This record gives sequence, C-alpha cells and structure tokens, in this order.
Amino acid sequence: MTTLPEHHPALPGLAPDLLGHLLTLDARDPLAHKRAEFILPEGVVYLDGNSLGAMPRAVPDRVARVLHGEWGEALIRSWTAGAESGEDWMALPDRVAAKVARLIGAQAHEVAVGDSTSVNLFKVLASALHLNPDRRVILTDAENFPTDLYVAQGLGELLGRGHELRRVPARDIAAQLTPDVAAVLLTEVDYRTGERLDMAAVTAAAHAQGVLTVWDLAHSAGAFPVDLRGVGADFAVGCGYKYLNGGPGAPAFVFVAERHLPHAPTALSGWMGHADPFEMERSYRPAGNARRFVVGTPQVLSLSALDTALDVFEDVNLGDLRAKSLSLTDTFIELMAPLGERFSLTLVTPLDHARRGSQVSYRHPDAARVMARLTARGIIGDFRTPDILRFGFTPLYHSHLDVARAVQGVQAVLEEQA
Ligand SMILES: Cc1ncc(COP(=O)(O)O)c(C=O)c1O
Ligand SMILES: Nc1ccccc1C(=O)C[C@H](N)C(=O)O
Repeated sequence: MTTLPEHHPALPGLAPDLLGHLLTLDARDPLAHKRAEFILPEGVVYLDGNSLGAMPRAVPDRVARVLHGEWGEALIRSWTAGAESGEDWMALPDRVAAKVARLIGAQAHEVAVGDSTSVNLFKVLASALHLNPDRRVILTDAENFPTDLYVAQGLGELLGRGHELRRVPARDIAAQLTPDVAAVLLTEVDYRTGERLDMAAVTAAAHAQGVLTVWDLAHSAGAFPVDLRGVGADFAVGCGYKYLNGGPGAPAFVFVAERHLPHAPTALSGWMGHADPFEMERSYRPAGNARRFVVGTPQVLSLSALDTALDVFEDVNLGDLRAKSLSLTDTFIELMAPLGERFSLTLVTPLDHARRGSQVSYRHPDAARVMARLTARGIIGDFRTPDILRFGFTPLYHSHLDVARAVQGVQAVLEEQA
C-alpha cells in the first residue's frame, strides 16, 4: 500500500477512493523527489511560486560560502579567482545565463542575466524599435502586466518620435498586425487568468507582417518548457524569482535571437557589456553575445543564489514538468468544480491544455477576503485586483495531495463566509 508522504498530514474527510487516486498519481510522479530539495514551512500549501518561488535547500549554504569565503576572505580576488575554470565572479552572469538558456530553448550566447525584468524589457524594446525604425506602433495586450505597459509607454515618450502604445485585447493581436506596427509586446501567460498565448502562431503572424516580437516569460520560464528558437522569437525577458526560485529580487534574464545580435544595440551601454571591460577603452565596443545586455557590475550575491537555485532543474525533464503541471491544474479544476456550483466562483483559466499556463484563477465577488482567510489557514495564493483568486502550481514541489488540501481549505473558507 502507498504510504502518505511525510510532509502531508492525512486529509480527514477525503473520500477514500479519491485519496487513493491522488496517492497513485503522486506515486507515479517522476518529479516527486524534487520536493525534498526545497525548504517549505510545515502545514503550508504554497501556491504562490508564480510570485516568489520557494527557497531551494542548497541556496543558504551557497550564499554563506559567497559571503564568508568569497567576499569575506578572498575579497577583490574573487572577481577573477577560478577564471581558468569559469568559476570567477566575472563569469557568473554567463554561467547563470547558460542554465536559463536550457529552460527557454535558447543558446547560451543568446541569453544574459542581470537587472530586473522591467529594466530588461526597456533594453530589448528599445532594440526592437531601433531595428524597425520606420514604424511607430508598439502593439500589446490591453491587459498586459502593468510594468510592461508602463515601460513601453515611457520608452515611446522618451524617444520623442511619435511612438504609440496600442493596447488591444489579446485575442485581436493577430488581426492588428498592421504595417505601422514595429513590435508586439506580449506576456505569454496572463498573470491574472493564467491563459497562455500561442507563441509560435503569434510570432509567425508577426513576422509575416514585418513585426518584431518581444515576449515576457515571467510566468513561463521554469513552469514549462519554452522553445524560443523553435518559434523564432526575436526578444524575450523574464523573472528569476518566480518559477526559477532565485529569491526575492533575483536577477532577471534577457534573450536576443542570434540573428539580431550583430545589429541589436543596447540602450544601456555599460562597461560590463563591453567586449573587454578591463581594457578600459575610451569608446564602447559591445560584447558579441547577449552579454552586452549586462550593464553594470553583476549582483554577485543574488546571482549566486539564482545559480544554485537553477541546479534544481539539472536532472529535470521539461516534458515531465509540463505533464505534471497540467495534472496538478486539472486536478485542482476538477476538485473545485462542485464549489463553483455552490458558491460564486467562476473559473477564468482555460480548460484547453494548450491555452493554460501553470496557474488556475477564479473570479469571486469577495476575492480579497477569501484569499486573506485562505492565507491565514496556510493555503497561500494571491488576490489580484479586482476580483481574482489566483493559485500557482509548481511541479517541482507540489503533490496531488497538496491540491486536495488546498481545495479543502477553499471549501472551509467559503462555507464559513456563506
Ligand atoms: C508579466 C510580468 N512581468 C514583469 C514582472 C515584474 O517585473 P520586475 O521584476 O521588474 O518587477 C511581473 C511580476 O512582478 C510579471 O508578472
Ligand atoms: N515582484 C513582486 C514583488 C512583490 C509582490 C509581488 C511581486 C510579483 O512578482 C507579482 C507577480 N508579478 C504577479 O504576477 O502578480
């Protein structure tokens, strides 16, 4: 007989056949062993890895080594110590970039790591507009994440050449790829609904109209395999602290397709993106790879945390990651269905697998209060304005039993409030 995993208290009230079914799914889970690589508080079902990923167990030791050994003892020598084997601080952004590249279907020299997603968005959008100089429109999803909208708006105004940020519903993007559009800026997975766009189809449609693509992979990277090269994407950015589990404020990543590297200027030409920073040349000569999108001194402490966090993915088959994510979200949707009928819960996440990221969201008229109560019970998700309850699933550390516990928590809160 299957035994309950240690970190799960038994689930009182769960029908034995359902419990058996969930335990079977968990017993067959090829990623079940990954949970032990994270530190998660007892008694909590953490459904917020799409806002701040949980801490991988190996991170504190790595950060302590960097603090005490590399900073405390070796001091300035750490910038170059171990350069022969690529262990030096100078090479840290490139080492981390190579690990991210595998997760997003890119080549290592097409990826740089540093700064925040917002800042990286500014850099690549500026590059895209430069590469399409005769067009003046940035086309975006009207409901895109605020920072994407703000950065695009601000950059357009700064350029002072009459750029327009055109916001249209995501479903209309393909029809709006008119000859005045320079770049389309989209988040692959909507942060509120969890709806996933067809990146391959949108990219192909954009290219057919001479439009460059900028993808925000904040809710994609580390949640399922992304194939930037396969879809022919031009530019992309994403967060280090969500599904990559790099810690609060972790450095973000930026992707520039190889074909653009010789021509894509960086709006922020800092010395760390120079081909040879310590030559101290008088004028800027960009690194030949995406490293040019690193601007200033790398954030060694947070890059080190992210570097170790990414090692969790080393033995992970990304197809397994996606399959498990879908199994978790399917299970959640299925177990929540009877509650939807009893309470005012409306599923807003697509049932179609191809159109789903790794989260499930519902509208509820009192969503803020429901989420506050859930959080107080240790079921941690997100409230997103105006009325969204959002539950993020992380295939590396969730089990199907976690899903059932979360649903039991939602049921208890909704019954209390009724
Ligand atoms: C789609 C999307 N883009 C960007 C960000 C964040 O950007 P930054 O890390 O610069 O705050 C988030 C979340 O905060 C997000 O959901
Ligand atoms: N960076 C943060 C800092 C503080 C609180 C939340 C965030 C998030 O990342 C929110 C997330 N982007 C979201 O999709 O809602």
